[in-house]
Amino acid sequence: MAVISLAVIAVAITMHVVLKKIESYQKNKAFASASKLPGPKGLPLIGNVHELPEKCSWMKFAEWADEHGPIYQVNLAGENHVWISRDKIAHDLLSKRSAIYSDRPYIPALEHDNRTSGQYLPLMSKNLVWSRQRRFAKQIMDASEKQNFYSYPEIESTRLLFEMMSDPSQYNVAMESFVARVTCRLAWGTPVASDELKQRARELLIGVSPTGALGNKIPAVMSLPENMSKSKAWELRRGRTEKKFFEVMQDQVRQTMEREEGVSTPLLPTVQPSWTRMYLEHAKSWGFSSDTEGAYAVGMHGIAGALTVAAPMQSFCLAMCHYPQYQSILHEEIDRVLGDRMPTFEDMPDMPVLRAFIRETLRWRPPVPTGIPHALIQDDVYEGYHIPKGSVIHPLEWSISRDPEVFPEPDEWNPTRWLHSDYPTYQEPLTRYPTITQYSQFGYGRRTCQGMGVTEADLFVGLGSIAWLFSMEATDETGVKAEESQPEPQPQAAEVESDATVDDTFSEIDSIAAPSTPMSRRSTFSSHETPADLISFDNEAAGDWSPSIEPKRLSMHLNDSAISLFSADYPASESTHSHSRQSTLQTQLSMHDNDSAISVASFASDGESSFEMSRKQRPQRPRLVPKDSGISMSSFIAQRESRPPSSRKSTLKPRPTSLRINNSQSVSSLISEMHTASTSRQNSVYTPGSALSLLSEMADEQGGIPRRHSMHFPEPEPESPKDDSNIRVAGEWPGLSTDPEKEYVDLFGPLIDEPEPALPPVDGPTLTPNLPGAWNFAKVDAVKEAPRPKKQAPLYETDPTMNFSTLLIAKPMPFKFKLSIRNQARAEMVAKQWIDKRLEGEYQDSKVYWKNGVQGDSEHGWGETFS
Ligand code: HEM
Repeated sequence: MAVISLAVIAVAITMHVVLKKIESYQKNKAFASASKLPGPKGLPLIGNVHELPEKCSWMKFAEWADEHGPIYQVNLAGENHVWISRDKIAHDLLSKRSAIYSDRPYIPALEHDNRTSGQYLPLMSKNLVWSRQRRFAKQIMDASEKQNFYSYPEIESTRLLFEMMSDPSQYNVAMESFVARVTCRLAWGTPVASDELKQRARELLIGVSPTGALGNKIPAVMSLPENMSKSKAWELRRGRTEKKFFEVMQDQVRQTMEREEGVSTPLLPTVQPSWTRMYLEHAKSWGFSSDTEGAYAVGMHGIAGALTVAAPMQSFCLAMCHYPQYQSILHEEIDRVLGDRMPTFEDMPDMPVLRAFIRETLRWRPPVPTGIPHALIQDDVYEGYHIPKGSVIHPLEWSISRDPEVFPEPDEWNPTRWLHSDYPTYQEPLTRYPTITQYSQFGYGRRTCQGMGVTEADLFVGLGSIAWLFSMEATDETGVKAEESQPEPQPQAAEVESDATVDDTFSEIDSIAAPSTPMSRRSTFSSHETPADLISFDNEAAGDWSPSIEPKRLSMHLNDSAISLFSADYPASESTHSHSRQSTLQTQLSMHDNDSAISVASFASDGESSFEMSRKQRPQRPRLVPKDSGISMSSFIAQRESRPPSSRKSTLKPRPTSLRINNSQSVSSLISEMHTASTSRQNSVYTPGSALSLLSEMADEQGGIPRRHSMHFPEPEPESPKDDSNIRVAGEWPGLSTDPEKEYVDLFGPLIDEPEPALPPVDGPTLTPNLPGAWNFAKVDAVKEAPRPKKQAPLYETDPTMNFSTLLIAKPMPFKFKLSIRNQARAEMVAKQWIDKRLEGEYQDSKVYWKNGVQGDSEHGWGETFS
């Protein structure tokens, strides 16, 4: 009996081996008979690396796609890279064959092997660590999306608008801060780490970009000792700083949770909802090797979210300036649906036009134009072409989103392609479509982006808010080509109380959107000029604030680290102007903690009022004694007046002091007192400047209260045995166990084998709606044989909308344009909300996390970056 069993087993094994051999023989035969993918001829060893431009490299890959077909290969420094420029092919390979196409290529400039180290989910190979982190990511994303991302985008959108009003020239910084603050809140429940997060994102982006760190161009520099290789030293410090930052952030959430134990008191901050809190509440159940892995799993999502989403926000500004004819339909929708309130995530179904603007912006200027590469783990044959094992596979988003059969006139920014039924991309119901989810820019198969929901929320609320308050317009300095720059004047902006209907919007779309009649960019234009049409600013202004200037906005910005803020509301019964009207002057004073920084910004509600307010015009206000501020303005002024003038000198000297404001009640009292007190002095005209001096002196008088948070990391403590106990293999961090897969499956069930995104029903939503049939490979030949257009200068040299950063995430370089406030009441509402929230402590400044400021020391701190 035993002999028979042995014989059966032996036969089974033999059969298995034979079948495997036959399979591999057939495969080899298939590979042998398969054609080589087409592609450009290159030099020995380096291949075609030398042909890649530093700027807009994706356009070179797109150019090769035009020459060699929708899938081609190119040798880049000895590595085989396959570029795919059609959605259908990317789907066939990266989604349908995801079992073999879901790895990631090795990135030489990083300290640890990105494929196995467990640090960066988007860069890991398809292994156990990736699987458990992806599972975690899905849960935190789903849970936060169900709660509309805790309204963090809405909270931060007020600050975004306020910052854009305060300093339009820094619009890009405001947008990046908005995205970083929302992501920071999501990751750790607080916005205070947003500057650090931005820097972490910038540095990692350099580390992973082929055009970034030197180690990615010359990997040998990473093998040299630290003291002989600047690049290696940079990377090691980056890695240490990142780890420390993630751990500290996690620790802060943990400590707050422990302190609070579920009880929120006025003295202790509530533990805000965050991904870290979710992690810590169920720390054991995620199956991570240590809390450090948890810190990275959250931190990586912070980084992934911090810079990506800001790029399309900036591209949106480009589109508004270069295609002004469409702005009116967006403003119409916004005014009709929202009126006097800012958008929320819940408005999405009602605002297809805003969604179309966002969707079209992502298509027109994809933030990751080269796509994120996958790696192929075994030889494959596709449509008769051999794709060698180890190839790096790029879904070239720049070309995929320019397929002329799906996107007629692909280089034109045209949001109506999503709103007008004549276009192949039109899809109903408009309460859901257009949407940015399930779209090629977010990748394919098992590696699709985890952050589509957050991106949608950020862009919808962020850009919706911007369009609610502002209109944008090219100026001479925007770089618009001559023939584009003369917009025809249009009727005034729709009033907020507009009784236009959805049908009106769509008839407007109909009138401008027929695809057969491509529009002239000049055919319509909406300027939306209001009396206070422009927040003009003057960076050159220096010295004392002059009350007689007639500004709508005046600022002296020498740096942007405002640390305290006061507000004042003055209902003026009369005005120096002939048309007297009720006006509100809101004044913001910002004191900075070094002497080169004074920022004074003011807003006049009617846009025409002068800031000059004579004594007689100033309202007599009752003097209020601030209760909680601990500061009595009147007694301070009395004391001050009694001192010799020499000792009264205002001291705006470098010092880490300022006033702390405990609640808004005491602030308005303080401001009111300050106003009354300063007006009671002879020859005094109230100016923010004099108030600033007074406040500065008061701060000195009280010894000052350190305001700018500076946090130093304690010396690293030896890691507790508890932390280390789960790390399974030394060397790789966090590491795999000896039989990781089995161990993991035993503990947590099978590895994620995510179902492919369901294939669309025939008449239902499709990934690329109305895609005309499958890709016909005969077309490859046709493409190859078609006469080549004459070589022209590359678009990025001639087109002003192509001035992009060179890293993996392409964002437009800052440019000049005119930002106009569409509605003054809205601007005032924003300013007021910002002040209220700031005083409530909602809008905290960013913290500095390192000794000696951001530059840190040899261990930690900000490294050198470029964009
Ligand atoms: C405009 C915004 C964004 C774009 C264009 C974008 C694009 C991408 C792309 C192309 C991939 C690779 C997909 C593939 O390999 O097939 C990816 C992966 C990923 N994204 Fe995003 N992303 C964006 C925002 C975000 C945000 C806000 C988050 C998180 C908060 C995020 C988290 C991730 C993660 C975790 C992965 C890795 C998935 C994996 O490898 O398994 N992304 N993203």
